Amino acid sequence: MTHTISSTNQSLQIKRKAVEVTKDRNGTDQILLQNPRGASARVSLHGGQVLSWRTDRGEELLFTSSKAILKPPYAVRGGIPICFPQFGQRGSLEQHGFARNRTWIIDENPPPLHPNDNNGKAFIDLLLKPLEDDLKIWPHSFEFRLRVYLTADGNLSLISRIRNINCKPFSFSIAYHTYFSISDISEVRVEGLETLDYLDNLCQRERFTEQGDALTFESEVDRVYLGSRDVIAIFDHERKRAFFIRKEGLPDVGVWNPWVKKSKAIVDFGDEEYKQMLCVNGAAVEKPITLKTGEEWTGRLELSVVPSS
Ligand SMILES: O=P(O)(O)OC[C@H]1O[C@@H](O)[C@H](O)[C@@H](O)[C@@H]1O
Repeated sequence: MTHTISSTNQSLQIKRKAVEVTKDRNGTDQILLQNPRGASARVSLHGGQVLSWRTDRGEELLFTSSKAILKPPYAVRGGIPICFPQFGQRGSLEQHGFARNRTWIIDENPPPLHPNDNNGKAFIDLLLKPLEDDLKIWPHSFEFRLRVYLTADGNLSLISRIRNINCKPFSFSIAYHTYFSISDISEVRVEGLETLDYLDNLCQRERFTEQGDALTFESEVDRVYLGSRDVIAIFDHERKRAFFIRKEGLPDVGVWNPWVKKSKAIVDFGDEEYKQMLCVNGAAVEKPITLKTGEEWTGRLELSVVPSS
C-alpha cells in the first residue's frame, strides 16, 4: 500500500493494490483483495477458502474459531469452506467432500465470464483439478473454477464453474459453507426460509415444513431448506446490521449452529463460540447436479451487509 499527498487539495489518498499474493505461515499462497474504499477479502489456496471479508471500516464479517487448525489438510473452522463434490454425509466420501482439503492453484488464464463479472479489479480466479488419489475415491475428471470477487460496494461474490472433462456423466452436490460473524445467536433472525420444507439432520433427515415467520435460534439447528428463493437475509439486531445472501444455481440453504453440547464435542471450536456464529450456506444438495461430458455448471453467491434497525 502507498500513501500520497494530493498536490491540489492536500487530502490524504491511499492507493491500494487490488490484488496481492502473500504466503501464510505454512507457505501456502493467500490472496488479499482490496477495493478502492478499503473493503477487503482474503482467500487461501488451501481449500480455495475465503478466510476473511471486511468492510471499509475494517470490521470482520466472517467468523473464524479461536481454535481453528491452521494446518493443511484441515479446513479452517470459519470463513467459507467449499463443500464439493459432496455436502454432508450424503455419499461415499468424507463429510463435505475433499475440495476444502486440497490445494487449489491460481488460474492465470480462465475462460471469460459474463462481462458484468469482470467489472472491477479486485478478483482472483482459482482452479481445482482432481489428484490421482481423488480419482480413486471419486472417479470423475473435472475442472472447478472459482472466482472470488470483491465489488466496488464491498460485496463478496463467489462464482463457481464446474466442468465435466471428457468423462462419463457424474453428479455432485455443493455448498458455500459460510460462517457469518454475529453478535449473539439469540439476537438474530433469518428471513426467506418461511413456509419451506427442510430436511432435519438432527432427525435422520426427516422432512418438515417451516412454520415460523422467521427463523430464530434457541437450540441446535442442522437443516437443509429446500428450493428457497434467491435472496435470504440474516438480521443481527444487536449489531444493527443485516447480511443479504443472493444466490443463483443454488436452490437449497444449509443452516447450522451446533449450540452448547455439540460445540463441546468439536475439537477446533470453542465451547462458547456457537453464540458468535451462524452458518447459512447457499447449496445444491437435495437434487444433485449432473454433468455430461463437456458440460459446465455455474453457481453464484453474493454476500452484502447493510445497516438495519
Ligand atoms: O465439522 P464439519 O465437517 O466442518 O461440519 C460441520 C457441520 O456442517 C454442517 O453443514 C452440517 O450440516 C453439520 O452436520 C456439521 O456438523
